[in-house]
Amino acid sequence: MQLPRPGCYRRPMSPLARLWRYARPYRSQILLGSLFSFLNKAFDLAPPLLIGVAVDIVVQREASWLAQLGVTDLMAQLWVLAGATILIWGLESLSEYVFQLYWRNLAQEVQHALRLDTYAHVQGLELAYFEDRTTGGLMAVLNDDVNQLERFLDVGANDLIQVATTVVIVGAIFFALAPSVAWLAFLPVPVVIWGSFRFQRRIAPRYADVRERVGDLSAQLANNLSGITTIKSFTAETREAERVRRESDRYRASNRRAIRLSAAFVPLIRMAIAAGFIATLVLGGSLALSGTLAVGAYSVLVFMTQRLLWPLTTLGQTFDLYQRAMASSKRIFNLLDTQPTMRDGLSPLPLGAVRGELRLENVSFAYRGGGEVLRGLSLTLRAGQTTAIVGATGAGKSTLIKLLLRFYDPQSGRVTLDGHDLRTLKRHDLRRAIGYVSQDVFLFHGTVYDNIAYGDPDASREAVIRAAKVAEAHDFITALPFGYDTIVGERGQKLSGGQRQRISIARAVLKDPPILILDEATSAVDNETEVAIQRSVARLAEDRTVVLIAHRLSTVRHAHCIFVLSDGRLAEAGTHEALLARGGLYAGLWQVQTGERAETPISAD
Ligand SMILES: Nc1ncnc2c1ncn2[C@@H]1O[C@H](COP(=O)(O)OP(=O)(O)OP(=O)(O)O)[C@@H](O)[C@H]1O
Repeated sequence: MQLPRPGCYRRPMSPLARLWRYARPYRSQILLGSLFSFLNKAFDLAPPLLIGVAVDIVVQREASWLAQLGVTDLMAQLWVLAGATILIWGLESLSEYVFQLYWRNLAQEVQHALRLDTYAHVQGLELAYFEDRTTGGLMAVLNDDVNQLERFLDVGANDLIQVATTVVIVGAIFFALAPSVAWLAFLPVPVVIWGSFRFQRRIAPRYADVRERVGDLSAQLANNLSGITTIKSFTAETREAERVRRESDRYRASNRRAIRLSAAFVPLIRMAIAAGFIATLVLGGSLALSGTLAVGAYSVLVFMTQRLLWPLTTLGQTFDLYQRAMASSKRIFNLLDTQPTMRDGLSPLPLGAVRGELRLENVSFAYRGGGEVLRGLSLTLRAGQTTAIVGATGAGKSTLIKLLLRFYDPQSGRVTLDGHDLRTLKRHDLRRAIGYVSQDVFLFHGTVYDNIAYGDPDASREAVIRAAKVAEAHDFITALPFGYDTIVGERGQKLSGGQRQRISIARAVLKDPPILILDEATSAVDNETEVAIQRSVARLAEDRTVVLIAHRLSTVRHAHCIFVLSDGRLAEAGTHEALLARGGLYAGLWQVQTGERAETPISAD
């Protein structure tokens, strides 16, 4: 369910009001849930009346209330009472089952919609957003906070309806029986409600803090689990366990602060209720002693005071759940309110229309809070040609690629595809036109087949195998225990680095894009495989634009043009032969790599 983004709201809505927007489509379910909550409470309040009828039968016998309704036989009266009891208890159970179904399923619907909306929104945010946050922290919101709503949505509305039903029904019986002292029993009600609101205000920041601490703890855990190999290899288990302990301590302390207040609430409310109960007991008792109030009415009064007031203690628990849920909702809605800083372009670019010429025009770029990484860079990657980008580590090669994919926008200058500024193009169309094999290959948990088919989920099995053959991956895949159906493990950890790289190339090949970008695609393979991949890249390059980044210059020597970056600037450009002839940075690097010189001539500094 896609709701209007908060940018459209005139004034900020409370988290509860925004939550309600998610529940609104289920209005009929809410109405029926409310009806059955009400019925359940009404049936629950019947037993005192049944006891009254039983006493009436035993004491009044043939003159009882049931006898007046026509049931004169005493045993028959008891059987009628038994039947009514079974019916009422049966209906109470049935109504409980039904309201639980309605409320708990509603909770699931709301959570589901919110989870999907939040995920879709987060997924649409730009890369820079994720770099400033931790996966664990985001997981805490997307998973823990969304799930946290369940407890409140499951029981909150039902509790409120049932408390209100109790107050109304018992209050009515109360005023009918002994109007002169009924008001006494109601004395604690305003105190309880006032106390609940005050409690709400004080506990809110404590629960907000608890949720923040959950996020931190979750971030720490996720970080450690994904870095488990490093932890083990540095035998840092004790140190890491200590770090987790520190985060867990903070979480525990934050929870303690919340618990201290939250646990005090019901006992305090109980004292207010006790005051009302004692007032009824003493004042009602003195009225009974003076003969103003009948003894029977007095005992009913005392009994009913309990029935009226105790349910009010659940209000405290409901408010407690409410505050926890609101703390979580705020975090979820904060995430939903995060607006992407990069706007999508409006111009479509049909795949068939892409020629594939990429240009950087006087581009300067710095990451947020960092110095300039690219400085006034201008270069053209011609359509249908293979262009290589080389340079020392940190020179800005991968950054340049990220600008081509529009993961970031340059601070000045522009990047174009076939003459269109990337900022004007629909991002989906731009990225569909580019096959990208990144430096750090990411494979999804699943089979080899699924990972290759990720490039084109509609592809036939033959096409997937063809792509694997082009990427020189077919042979090693068929040698795996289950061939294409072998599970690669999380992030592809059951495969070697070179195998992962070849699968990611196959994935890009299957996508069959007009532009192919390979960022260090042969860095993790042996010489033989490198030659094989070069062969397949040469085959792929026949009818598309290819951009190669490589440290090993033997990989790029056949490129139509090689750009040499140094410290974010274009140092040299030309073919391999031209650059060698020039005797500059590239030639120096080539000499080092071919063993003609000992030290590296390109420096990032
Ligand atoms: N996401 C980021 N946030 C901040 N700084 C970054 C980020 N990514 C890269 N950098 C910095 O930008 C500079 C260029 O990095 P880039 O990855 O483009 O270099 P590279 O030429 O591809 O290096 P390598 O050959 O080692 O892959 C480096 O100084 C790096 O620290």
